[in-house]
Amino acid sequence: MSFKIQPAAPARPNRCQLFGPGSRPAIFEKMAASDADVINLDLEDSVAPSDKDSARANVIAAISDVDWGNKTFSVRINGLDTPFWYRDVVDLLEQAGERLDQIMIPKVGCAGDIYAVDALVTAVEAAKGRAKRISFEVIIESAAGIAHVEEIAAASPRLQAMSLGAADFAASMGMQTTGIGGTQENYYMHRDGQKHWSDPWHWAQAAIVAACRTHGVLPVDGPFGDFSDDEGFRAQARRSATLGMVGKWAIHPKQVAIANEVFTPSAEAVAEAREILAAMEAAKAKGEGATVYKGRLVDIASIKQAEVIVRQSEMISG
Ligand SMILES: CC(=O)SCCNC(=O)CCNC(=O)[C@H](O)C(C)(C)COP(=O)(O)OP(=O)(O)OC[C@H]1O[C@@H](n2cnc3c(N)ncnc32)[C@H](O)[C@@H]1OP(=O)(O)O
Ligand SMILES: O=CC(=O)O
Ligand SMILES: [Mg+2]
Repeated sequence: MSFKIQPAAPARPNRCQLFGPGSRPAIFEKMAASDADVINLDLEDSVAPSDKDSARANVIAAISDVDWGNKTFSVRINGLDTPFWYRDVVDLLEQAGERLDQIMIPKVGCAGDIYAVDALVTAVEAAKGRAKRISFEVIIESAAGIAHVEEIAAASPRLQAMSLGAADFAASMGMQTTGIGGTQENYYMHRDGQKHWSDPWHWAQAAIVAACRTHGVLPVDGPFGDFSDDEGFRAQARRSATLGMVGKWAIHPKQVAIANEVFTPSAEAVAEAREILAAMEAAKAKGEGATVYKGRLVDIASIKQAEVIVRQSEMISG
């Protein structure tokens, strides 16, 4: 380990972030009644430009009018390249009640983007005497975003989570696909007459996880557009969980249960982790740093791996 200790990410469940357009208030109560850990009401790409003002008003009203329970409540503002974002921030912080937890900043390309929003948020919070400090989450969904991912992860103490946005990311990178996440037909290896599909999102996810873990931020997998494909969603979520991500977006309510299942360590995984910890306690009592568990090596690093799973499980079960 470096002399610099890796900071812990916020200890709150973030297995599923359920999105809904701010222009569709009819679904807000359904979102609140869902099992998602995080709610994201959207002012950005699911809202037509002609509806931006009314969507903002809907969202501000819903923050107080709807019972969001103990969910983390976040609003996705418009990008810094639009004329809408400053009004989103100012109106939300001047008019929305204290129930607002977080602002999601889309399409960040550098640390300066977060600095700009931070400066505005800090000024409005002070002017209005807001008691609760708003936290941030960002979406990495551009070539610039992934190129500057580490400086973005380090940009503000307000930053709690970072998602990969597969749709805009693909567009910005010039990827030849209209698919949002998951397997891409033309991304395969070929051997002995067989196609073996590979994962075009893997490298960006790994870069996000590394940046997030370095700076104590929650790494999250973004949308999976084909909500008819449950197994495709599950496979994408399992890959993300294996890489170290803590959760995934749902763009349809049927995706919530799958995300919750995948990002909750199974009873078997937790039991095995506890057995490894017990095996290492027994080894330590004998003065050994390494031992054998079910025919495989476990050592002091295995304690840390097992603790990740136990901590996740304990945090989720509260
Ligand atoms: C690339 C990105 O930026 S992704 C993030 C931005 N995108 C979004 O926020 C889109 C979120 N999702 C949606 O808007 C919708 O789910 C759509 C447009 C994809 C599909 O909507 P529908 O055609 O209404 O879906 P469907 O008919 O299958 O809905 C089934 C039920 O779930 C409800 N529902 C649909 N979407 C949601 C949602 N996001 N949250 C809660 N409930 C929802 C419907 O109202 C319907 O309820 P009912 O059974 O009581 O009538
Ligand atoms: O905002 C999300 C995306 O995939 O783009
Ligand atoms: Mg996007």
